[in-house]
Amino acid sequence: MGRPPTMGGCHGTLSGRMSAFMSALAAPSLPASLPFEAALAEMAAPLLLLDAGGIVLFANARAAALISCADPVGLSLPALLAPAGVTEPEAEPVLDALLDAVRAARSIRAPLRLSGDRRVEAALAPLSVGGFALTFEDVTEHLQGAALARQEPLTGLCNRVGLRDRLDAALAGADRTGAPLAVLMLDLDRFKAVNDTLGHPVGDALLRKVAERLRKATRSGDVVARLGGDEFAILQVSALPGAEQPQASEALARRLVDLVGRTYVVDGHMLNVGVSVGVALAPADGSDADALLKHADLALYRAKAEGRGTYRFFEPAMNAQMQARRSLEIDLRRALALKQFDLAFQPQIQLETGQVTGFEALLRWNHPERGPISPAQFIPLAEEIGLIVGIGEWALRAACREAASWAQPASIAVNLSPVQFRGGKLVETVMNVLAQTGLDPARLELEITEGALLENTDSVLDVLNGLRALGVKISMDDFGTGYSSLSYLQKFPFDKIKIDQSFVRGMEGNAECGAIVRAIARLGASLGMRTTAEGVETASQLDAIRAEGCTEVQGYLTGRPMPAAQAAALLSPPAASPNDAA
Ligand SMILES: Nc1nc2c(ncn2[C@@H]2O[C@H](COP(=O)(O)O[C@H]3[C@@H](O)[C@H](n4cnc5c(=O)[nH]c(N)nc54)O[C@@H]3COP(=O)(O)O)[C@@H](O)[C@H]2O)c(=O)[nH]1
Repeated sequence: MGRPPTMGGCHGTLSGRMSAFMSALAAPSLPASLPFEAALAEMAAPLLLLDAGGIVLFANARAAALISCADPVGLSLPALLAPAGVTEPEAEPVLDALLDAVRAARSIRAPLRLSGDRRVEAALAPLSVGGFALTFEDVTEHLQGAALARQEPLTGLCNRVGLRDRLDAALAGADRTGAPLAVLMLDLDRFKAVNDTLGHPVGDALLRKVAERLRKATRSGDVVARLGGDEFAILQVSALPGAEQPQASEALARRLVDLVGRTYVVDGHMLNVGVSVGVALAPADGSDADALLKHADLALYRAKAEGRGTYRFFEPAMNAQMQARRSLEIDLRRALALKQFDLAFQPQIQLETGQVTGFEALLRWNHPERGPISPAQFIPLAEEIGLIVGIGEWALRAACREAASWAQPASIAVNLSPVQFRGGKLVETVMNVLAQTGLDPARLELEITEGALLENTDSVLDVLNGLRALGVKISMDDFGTGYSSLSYLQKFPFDKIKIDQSFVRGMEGNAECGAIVRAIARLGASLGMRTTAEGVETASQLDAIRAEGCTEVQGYLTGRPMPAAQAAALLSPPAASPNDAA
């Protein structure tokens, strides 16, 4: 330790070298009385002094304690560090680097793992008087903090920063070895519904179970990360030896969709969530982390858009498609303020009388440069970015205002997006619109699809009951296309069922479609609900749906969507001609 080396004995030579070393260290300008050696021995920082060959001449108490060596003086670097546990194969390159630095008389900083899993940074610096100073900085807590900063607390998986670090390191390694790697982005389907209906503790427990399944689906060496909410990512670095890409990633993606999609039991609830997966491969889809993460994200977006519960690989065309979508999104955000929306009105005809009983209001976007854009294109986008709430309110107000001006009290049907049910303000909005426009609530029909009831059935049913209490009517749109249309009829007494166009279109060549239309018409009759056949384009379709007992019809045959003035004219009594007066 820091005792003055004695003359003679096994350290006799060392002792002499030490005295010379200490005298040389003491600057000539300093008073000889300064307790220089004592200061080194007692200083808080671990310090060793080595001779030019790397043999320890002096070690203070802190250094000896840190490296668990009672008497380091006289030891070489490898012998010095052995008691501290620096013998692992992983430490070999570090020791070699330290010895190289001694031979070359240059400075070096090197990380070392000591026994007890303590991490230190060793700094070897040549001294002007010859020999070296070797100091250690204990960085254990700093590194533990850094590891925690890379961990996601709920699941214990890597977080985004951790994934990024591991991806950078894997890419650097792949550069050397040419080993393929893949980034898989994952997004849970229907997780929000679990959180909303059963609360966050159940949602959190479910996320932990998902994380466990992801760990099981991957191989050791792969990195599983939770990026936030219900977003996860996997860095696949350890495809089976000899496995080729994209087959190895495809196998993993398929395994993930299968495993994550199996039923979970949390707090006695049987829960089903699915997962969508986007895959980007290195180096084919990008050789840096940013490109790979972005491309996996684009592939994920495609997987979600194409039905969820599936996986997609990145394709270069996705970049251009995403740019087109962004540009449309920018325009859509401005469209309401720039008054680019309009409504078209499609007549609904009572089959028994042949009279127009009402109109369905259909949104139109007239873009000054792009021309008319189909609602089938922009409504899903507006739903995704939340704009549908404002646009839907605008459509509701414009439709009610228009209907209130008609010469006859025909009904007006307005489509509601599932997203409009989420904010908790729908009943209030409809009430305000009715009050502002003066429309009789009994003339307003709100059309909802099964999508609205899928998410959070109980709260949607509360909203529907609130709307019904205002006196408005509720129709079930696109009936027959979802999984549970029948069960919803039992849960809520709809006023009208609208039979999806696909069944009407199929009636002529397909006996099953005819049977479905007949069954729905009879179901409606026995439940006291009107039935509207949508998408009627030909006289023979009209005859067929009349024969099946539907009560109303809507389609190009009886009237295409038309401008407001034309719809109003259909309801106005014909202007009296001069001959009438005669
Ligand atoms: N949330 C809201 N959704 C809306 C609103 N306005 C429209 N939409 C939905 O957009 C989808 C596409 O609508 P659109 O292009 O207007 O198509 C409608 C009709 O034009 C079309 N139709 C009607 N008859 C026929 C026909 O004989 N043949 C044929 N090929 N198409 C026909 O069908 C659409 C009406 O569908 P539906 O609402 O199911 O009655 C569509 O899903 C709209 O719902 C809005 O304000 N908010």
